[in-house]
Amino acid sequence: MDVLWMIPLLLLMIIPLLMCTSSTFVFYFKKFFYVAWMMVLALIAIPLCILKSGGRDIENMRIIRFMVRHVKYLLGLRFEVSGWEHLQTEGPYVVISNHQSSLDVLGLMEILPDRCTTIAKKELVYAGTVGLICWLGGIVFINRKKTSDAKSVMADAAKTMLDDQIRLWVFPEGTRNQNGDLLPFKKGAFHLAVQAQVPIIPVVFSSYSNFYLRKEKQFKSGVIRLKILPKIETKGMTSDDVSSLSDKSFDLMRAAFLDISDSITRSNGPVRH
Ligand SMILES: CCCCCCCCCCCCCCCCC(=O)SCCNC(=O)CCNC(=O)[C@H](O)C(C)(C)COP(=O)(O)OP(=O)(O)OC[C@H]1O[C@@H](n2cnc3c(N)ncnc32)[C@H](O)[C@@H]1OP(=O)(O)O
Ligand SMILES: CCCCCCCC/C=C\CCCCCCCC(=O)OC[C@@H](O)COP(=O)(O)O
Repeated sequence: MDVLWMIPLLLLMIIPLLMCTSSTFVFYFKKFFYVAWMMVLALIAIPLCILKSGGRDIENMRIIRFMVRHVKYLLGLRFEVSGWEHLQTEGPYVVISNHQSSLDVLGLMEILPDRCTTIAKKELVYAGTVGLICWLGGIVFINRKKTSDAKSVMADAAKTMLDDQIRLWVFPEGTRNQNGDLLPFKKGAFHLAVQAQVPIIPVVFSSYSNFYLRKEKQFKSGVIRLKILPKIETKGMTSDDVSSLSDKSFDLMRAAFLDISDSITRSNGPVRH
């Protein structure tokens, strides 16, 4: 019995010691903590969402947003948001942003407009309590391996956006990417906006490479710049305009990404690769 009491005490002493001495330990500890804590938060949020809305409902995103807001402090991250005024747009729209890591959820929750949910890969629904909370928050799940299925889900989503006055957040790169640049955009987000005839609001997250380096196993404290760009109208556009709309959005976002990432790198010293 005495020995069992010692275990938490020992952990309480060893963890801070390792946190001070090993950056690799900090990396794994923060990653584990992030996933575990999100799982716990989701577990708490599930009954709250069910009590409030009775099931799957976009209004649950308010509860989820509120519950995730503090997580940045626990990981030593800070957000600097610019362009708030561009989100002051009435009615439905499509938000598009670059996608570096599951940490993007923190930035998303930092600026998530009301009545806005996201499009995500269907595998996420199996992620335990996080999967269930995503479902309760009205997240639209797509099968990336079956383009025809994904297209029809997104066509339904375009209709729902207008019927229910909702906004959708899409990651047009289609996967996570931390190569220091943007991946070429997939077309789904742009078809969605054109089909619904709603504006696109591009959002850019600065590079995480000044605090989060997967290969080097570093996860330091850091600043993430979030830049909300002016909306791009799609009224009157048809599917013929999708490629040029995608190219235009890509060029604008890439320029903003390099600009805000570069200014962070300059103020924090060079990026280590
Ligand atoms: C309280 C605690 C809480 C704790 C946790 C809280 C979590 C809270 C929630 C936060 C959730 C965050 C979730 C993040 C998850 C992010 C992801 O999962 S990213 C991955 C999934 N998302 C995407 O993939 C979206 C982007 N992808 C696309 O848009 C793709 O286009 C596609 C629809 C999947 C199709 O893929 P693919 O075939 O590879 O792509 P294309 O080359 O673009 O298209 C081929 C072809 O088809 C045409 N086309 C595409 N879409 C459409 C369409 N909707 N309608 C008509 N035609 C379409 C396209 O134009 C191409 O044809 P072309 O002739 O070559 O032009
Ligand atoms: C019992 C199952 C256990 C599963 C554990 C995983 C659960 C993750 C839990 C907490 C993390 C909180 C944030 C969750 C939302 C982030 C989702 C995300 O970023 O998905 C990746 C996807 O965009 C692209 O994936 P790919 O790189 O293309 O593939």
